[in-house]
Amino acid sequence: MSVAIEIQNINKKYGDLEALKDINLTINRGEFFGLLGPNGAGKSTLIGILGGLVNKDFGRITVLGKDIISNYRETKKSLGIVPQEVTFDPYFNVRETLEIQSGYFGIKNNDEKINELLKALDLTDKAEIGPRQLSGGMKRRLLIAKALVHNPEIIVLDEPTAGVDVELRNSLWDYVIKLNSQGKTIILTTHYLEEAETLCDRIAIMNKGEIVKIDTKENLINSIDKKVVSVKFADSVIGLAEKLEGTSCKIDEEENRIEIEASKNDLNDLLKFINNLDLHIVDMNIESAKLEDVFIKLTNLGGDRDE
Ligand SMILES: Nc1ncnc2c1ncn2[C@@H]1O[C@H](COP(=O)(O)OP(=O)(O)OP(=O)(O)O)[C@@H](O)[C@H]1O
Repeated sequence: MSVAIEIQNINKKYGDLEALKDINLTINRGEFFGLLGPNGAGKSTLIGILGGLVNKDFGRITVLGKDIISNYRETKKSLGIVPQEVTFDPYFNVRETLEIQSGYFGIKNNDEKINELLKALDLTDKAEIGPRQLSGGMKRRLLIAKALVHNPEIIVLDEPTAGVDVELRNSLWDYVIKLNSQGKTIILTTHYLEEAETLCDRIAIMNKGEIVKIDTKENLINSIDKKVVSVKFADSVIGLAEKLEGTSCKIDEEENRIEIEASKNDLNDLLKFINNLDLHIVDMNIESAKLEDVFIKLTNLGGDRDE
């Protein structure tokens, strides 16, 4: 598999604050890669360095084998970065904004791509209006279209769905999945962990300027030894609290439901125990760990780095 982005020993300080501490990361071509971390972890700083908007203190990044500093123009063409902050020139309408952006990359007559993007991002009927008249979610979608007009190989999405409603979020993901299936490399940062869990193949979790873990989504989730067994009974669960003492258990006396957290090895004993309660079971569900559990464990529940 060939390499899309190689990040080597990247360091960045803001005054005394070490925003990035020796970041090393390889992202392969065609991957759907998640870059996750709590607020202030350093994700946007890293993306800013990749896009040439933030100066690194030390280290090297290559895009498709080319150094981003010495081959600035070429590597810029391979990257489509959707930034977190929304800014537009208010004098140009949606279509003009995309035409001008195409022009920056020397692309004339880009109507086909622009129309495809407008359609995919549900902006076709907004093509002739100015950015000021767009809602927050529409502006964000325009920002995505703007990053993609030059048909880049590598697409970096920094919190693309913040403020975008559920329906459009889904259509946006359908489009990004399609691009990925066409071979485009996708790098995604998001605070919606379920999105990352659904979409990403491999994930790096950052915290306080460091990458604390990189692995496949499956390995990350399997690293957490947790099962949550929830059982609904026909009979009353009042009085069960005593029997369940010592377990990590929630009891809902109104719904006659219990929820017990257990490790994988204890599952067998737990199910026998539930059976021995001699209550009539109506429904049962066993859930595995989620990406959110991994995230919480590795980032100590996240939070701001300002301590
Ligand atoms: N221009 C700047 N000047 C000073 N400090 C900065 C600057 N930009 C970022 N920082 C600090 O660097 C750290 C990393 O910020 P960054 O925006 O990269 O985090 P992030 O992981 O993208 O966070 P979020 O999820 O909130 O977007 C934070 O502590 C932030 O306050």
